[in-house]
Amino acid sequence: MDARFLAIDELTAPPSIAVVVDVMRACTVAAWAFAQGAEKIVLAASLDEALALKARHPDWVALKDGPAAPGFDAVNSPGLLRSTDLGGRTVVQKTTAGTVGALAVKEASLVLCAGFVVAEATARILRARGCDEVTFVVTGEGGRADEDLACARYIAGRADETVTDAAPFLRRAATSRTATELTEGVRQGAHPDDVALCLELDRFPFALVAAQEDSLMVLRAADSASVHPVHPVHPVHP
Ligand SMILES: O=C(O)[C@H](CS(=O)(=O)O)OP(=O)(O)O
Ligand SMILES: [Mg+2]
Repeated sequence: MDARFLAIDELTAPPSIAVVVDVMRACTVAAWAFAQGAEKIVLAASLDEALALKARHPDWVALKDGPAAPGFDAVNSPGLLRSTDLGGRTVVQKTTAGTVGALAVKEASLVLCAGFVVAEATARILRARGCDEVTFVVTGEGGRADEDLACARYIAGRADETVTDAAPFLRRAATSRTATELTEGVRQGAHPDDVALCLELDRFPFALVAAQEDSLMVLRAADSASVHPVHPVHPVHP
């Protein structure tokens, strides 16, 4: 498998197969949203778009990163989201990097969104499809975020079965700048357990597949054997 690791701003033409990696924290949060019962996640291109969608669909759950803000129901923290019942709800998610990365590759034939919590389910889809070329979108810090690079390389290694030991990859993510700043409380809209939750390897058995539905980019939990959206994911009770 030919794996390329690109920053968002290095994307030129739409890749055929894209894995958008945001360990801390958009993809981990998305996985937790499905674990808490969400039906789907609409990826918003801006805070204004998220609020406009919320205005049109008042029962949707508007989620942003950073501090809480008027009009939004949740923040981009797995530690906070894991105690929220999202049964059957639609979430609108807007973050700094992960949602931007997914929207940047919306023309791809397959878009997976990943973190360590869905690493094996993601790799299983790549193996099952026998992908020759996969573009990993390393969303953090202009493509240099250690946690995203480590996770992307780990998933690539699991997809072509050249890697079995996750420890070095998890260690790199655990010592990343993002992990440090989250641990030190530098980042707002966070929970003390966020870093640990982002590093829970294969916490969830499903993958995250994004696809265009009408004019929206929609993320759904997918059975990694079939790449068809599954619903509902049974809520995980912390
Ligand atoms: O919410 C996040 O973890 C980050 C923004 S920051 O690190 O909190 O400043 O956004 P993401 O798009 O999830 O990387
Ligand atoms: Mg991030």
